[in-house]
Amino acid sequence: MQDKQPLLVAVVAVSGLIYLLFKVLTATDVPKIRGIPEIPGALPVTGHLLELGDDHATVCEKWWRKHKWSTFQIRLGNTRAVVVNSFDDCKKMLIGHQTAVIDRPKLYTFHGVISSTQGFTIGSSPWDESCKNKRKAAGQTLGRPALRSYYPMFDLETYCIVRDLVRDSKGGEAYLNIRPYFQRFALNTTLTLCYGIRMDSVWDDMLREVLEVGSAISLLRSASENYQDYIPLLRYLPNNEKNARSKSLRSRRDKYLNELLDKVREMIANGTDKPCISAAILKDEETKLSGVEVSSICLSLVSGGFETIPGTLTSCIGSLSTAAGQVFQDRAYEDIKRLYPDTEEAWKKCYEGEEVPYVNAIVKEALRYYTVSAMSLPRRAHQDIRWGDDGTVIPKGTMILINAQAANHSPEHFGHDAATFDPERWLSSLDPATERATTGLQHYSFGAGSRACSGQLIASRLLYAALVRLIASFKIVASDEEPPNTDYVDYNQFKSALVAIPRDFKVKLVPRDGGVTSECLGRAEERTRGAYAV
Ligand code: HEM
Repeated sequence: MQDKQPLLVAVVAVSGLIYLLFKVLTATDVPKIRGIPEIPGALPVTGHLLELGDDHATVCEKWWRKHKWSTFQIRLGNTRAVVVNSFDDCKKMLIGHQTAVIDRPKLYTFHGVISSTQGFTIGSSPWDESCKNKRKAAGQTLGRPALRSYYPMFDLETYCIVRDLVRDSKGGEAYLNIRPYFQRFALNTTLTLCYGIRMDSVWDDMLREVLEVGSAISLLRSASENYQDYIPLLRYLPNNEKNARSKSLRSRRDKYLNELLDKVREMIANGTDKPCISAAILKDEETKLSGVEVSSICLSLVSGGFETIPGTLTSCIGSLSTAAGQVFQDRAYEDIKRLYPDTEEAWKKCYEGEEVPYVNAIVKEALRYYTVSAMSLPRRAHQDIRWGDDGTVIPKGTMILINAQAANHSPEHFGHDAATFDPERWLSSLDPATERATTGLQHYSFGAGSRACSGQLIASRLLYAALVRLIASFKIVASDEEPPNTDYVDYNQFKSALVAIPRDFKVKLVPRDGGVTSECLGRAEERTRGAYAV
């Protein structure tokens, strides 16, 4: 018996060590939450990261269906996250608990390395006094009263899309990739708001640099691309390639942001500056914002729109260009003609208000169906969240992930055809020219509640104005050789990125009435000539 004692001690010690090691390797920032089911199969160290793969939204949607839990918890390495999937649970979380979910998490790569020079964008700022000020300033720039002052810009940028498509589509003979035209559209809009500067060529060097660096930086915010955010050990690996890449992108971004600000300074000195956020600040017009806060606001607006708008508009055109989409185009065209006496009037009115019900329906459906930010932007519990009547509490500090893609395709909310692109779901079934009365939340593509998208008004107006002019000018037809992918998951070529990038496809743009379009272009050219610095 005595001989066995050292063996017993050794067994107990080893078991203790194994248990301790297991505890260390499965430890999370927030302990397991009682009352919220956890998806089985989490591994030590990585948790669910490997199983989540590149496409977190689709995997979480499958878990929801498989386990029949709309809200569940997972482990991203050392970080515990609560994932919310159904339309109703997302509403409960984002609206019902909006004060509690006002915060955003800090991530090692994005916050620690990338954002160290220009500050955090609004969408990545934790909730504090500075974030409050930045959100307020952005709200003023992007709010309804401000929209009117942007009419000349909406006119100019939508004019440029049609002008260049008329030139490049060769009377409807050539097949084109339309995304670059929409990228310039979105980027010029926000560059004008921030710096009073725009670029006329779709292939302008600086424009392409801003887009390339912006897209690469957006990849550095995604969980599937940045294991080091959740597995701290990886940060200390020699020759950390992620950090080196982040630093190089940071300096490329600093370079163009400084160049843009220098241009504004030069324009102020010459008296040629346009009203914009940075000129107002540089001239110190009643601002309480610091230099870093101004950079951060400009960065937020530029990065908020440059991929979301082209992603939505491009994939929307993809759906409209298919055989089924021809019907939607024709009905939208009829509705435009019903509302306005002629095409010229439609061109002039499209940036002043969203009046054509059928086009509004297309905008809403494009936003819903192609949820370009599938997992929205992560939130963090700012205070304890009482979830349910059984005493379940999601503790302060927990990461909250909103599966907007799953919520936007919930058959429980949108019906059995939730996975079909159908703008008419937003119209009254009795009178197709009338929008169905929808109160409150329509979809989650702009998020919801206390940290909802600050740019949603301007984004909807931009999508609407561009669609009115495109549909009034062309019949858009998909290429047989390079057709669009219209699957709501698979249309996206980079599933790990924060914002979807649609797969390339081509369309031809058959003029509806070349003479009328060229008259509309001529008038728009006169109205907008010299409006902004190029
Ligand atoms: C189709 C276009 C757009 C889509 C789909 C979109 C989507 C989103 C989403 C999902 C969020 C996170 C919301 C949440 O957490 O509940 C967000 C935040 C934000 N968006 Fe947009 N966005 C679009 C256009 C824009 C534009 C054009 C701007 C600016 C000019 C903009 C500026 C912002 C800002 C500043 C935030 C951060 C809000 C905060 O954290 O307080 N967005 N957007």
